[in-house]
Amino acid sequence: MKYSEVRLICKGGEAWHRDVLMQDLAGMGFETFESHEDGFAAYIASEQLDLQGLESLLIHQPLGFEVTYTVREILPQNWNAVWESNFEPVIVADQCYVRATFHPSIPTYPYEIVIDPKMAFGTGHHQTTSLVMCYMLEESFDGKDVLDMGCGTGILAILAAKMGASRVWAIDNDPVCIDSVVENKTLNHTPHIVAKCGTADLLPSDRFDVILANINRNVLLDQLNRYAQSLREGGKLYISGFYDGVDLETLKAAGADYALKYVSHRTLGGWAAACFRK
Ligand SMILES: C[S@@+](CC[C@H](N)C(=O)[O-])C[C@H]1O[C@@H](n2cnc3c(N)ncnc32)[C@H](O)[C@@H]1O
Repeated sequence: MKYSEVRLICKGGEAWHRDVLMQDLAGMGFETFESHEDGFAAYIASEQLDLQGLESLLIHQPLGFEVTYTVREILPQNWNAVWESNFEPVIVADQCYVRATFHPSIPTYPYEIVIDPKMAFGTGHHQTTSLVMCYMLEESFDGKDVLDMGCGTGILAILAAKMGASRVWAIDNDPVCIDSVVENKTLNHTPHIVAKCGTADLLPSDRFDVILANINRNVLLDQLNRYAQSLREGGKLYISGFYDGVDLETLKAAGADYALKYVSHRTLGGWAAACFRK
């Protein structure tokens, strides 16, 4: 999948003006943001980029807050080069060590995950991945049926499998991610992960004990009812990929519409993850 980078230069305004703008951009499908001194960069799948919508959003910024932007398409191979030169191992909650194939193993951590992300998302570096992993590390997965929706590299599915889940499905609508999961499940000796390319339409009629979905606010809002149908009574749903504040409140309200009881949330760097129980 091709991605576009929109580089926004912000002049004037308060810090929270940028936060609100990021939230609005997330609502338009932007998935990742990178802060810079003079503004920020926002990343979106090129096919979702709506330049007219972006123009109209930027024109309607508060008085005194000026935003200009440039757009460039990121060539898929650049992700690889950037990752290979920058990827440092990550330790999540002092329990899970995530490394690349070229890093040495550290067997003292209870869980070690080896990731070769290629062009897929999910190295443990992003706040949303790490928030869900922190939740998972407090959960028992022994013998459970688990779904990882929007699996990217499969990092969450692999952690569930390593923590004892007996049936693990990993679904992503990007075929590049599915190739990555297939490679990563071999690297991690978790062959029972079933990787499927598609959306919530692929969900089977039998249900899961735990559903993990780190995607984005709009997709989550769209798919929450499908997750509710696919969860067993008492099962847990962990979601992330959205912001603390309005996004979280919107998702809590939407969950209640489908009998998903809000349990808790946690935040990191403005991002949020939430847990619901059916
Ligand atoms: C933020 S990444 C999360 C990757 C990984 N699960 C993690 O936690 O790091 C979101 C993933 O969801 C996938 N995705 C986006 N929309 C989707 C949809 N409608 N159905 C399934 N997957 C989707 C994207 O391709 C991307 O790989």
